[in-house]
Amino acid sequence: MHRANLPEKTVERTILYKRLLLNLQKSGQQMVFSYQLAQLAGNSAEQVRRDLMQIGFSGNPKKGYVIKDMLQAIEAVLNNPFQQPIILIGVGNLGKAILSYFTYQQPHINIVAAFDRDPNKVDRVIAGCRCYSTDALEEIVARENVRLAILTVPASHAQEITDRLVYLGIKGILNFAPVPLKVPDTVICEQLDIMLQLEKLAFLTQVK
Ligand SMILES: NC(=O)c1ccc[n+]([C@@H]2O[C@H](COP(=O)([O-])OP(=O)(O)OC[C@H]3O[C@@H](n4cnc5c(N)ncnc54)[C@H](O)[C@@H]3O)[C@@H](O)[C@H]2O)c1
Repeated sequence: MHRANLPEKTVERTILYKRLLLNLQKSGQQMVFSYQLAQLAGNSAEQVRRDLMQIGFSGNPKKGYVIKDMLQAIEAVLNNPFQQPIILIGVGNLGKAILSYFTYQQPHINIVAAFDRDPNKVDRVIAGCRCYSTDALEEIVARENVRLAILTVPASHAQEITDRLVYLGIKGILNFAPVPLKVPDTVICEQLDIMLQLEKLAFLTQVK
């Protein structure tokens, strides 16, 4: 199957398989059975085999799969975020925490620039990343060929910044602002909301 046609859930599970396989590899394991990977991923062996088929990986399910080969097949399909230049807009409490995490814990993630409109933050290195004025968005997005952005501005500014990002050719936005964003079909927006998840958990555990 062409990678553009992979269902979103398959992509999510494949990313999880990759993380699990890297852990197994680190612990010295070289082969894995679909049922083992399924146990770790919390799904079924049939699901694992179906996903592997969808990404075009065929091994021998009876003898087990060679982890190195499976990782190679997965990496050929996934678009590795480690090699992509990413920008972050809104260097407040959350923005700084995210920058610190990536700079110090995940240095292979390439956040090339941060942006803020506060003159006290502009032209400074914050949590290991240079912060620019939002006036420089156009220039830096074009220069670094940026396609991914993390949005940590207040909800009231999120759509206005998103419209600019879309206009500049950004293709994926990870939105932390608690507001649904309108983007064209050519752009993918993922929303992360701790409050929403907490409220959901509170409800679900109440009725358990
Ligand atoms: N998704 C989550 O789970 C989660 C958790 C915490 C906060 N949030 C959200 O993340 C966002 C940031 O929260 P925070 O606590 O860091 O806020 P904050 O006020 O500390 O930081 C916001 C930053 O954005 C900057 N900013 C404002 N308008 C801007 C614009 N037009 N262009 C560029 N920069 C601009 C401000 O100068 C400030 O530095 C808010 O929308 C908040 O609701 C989400």
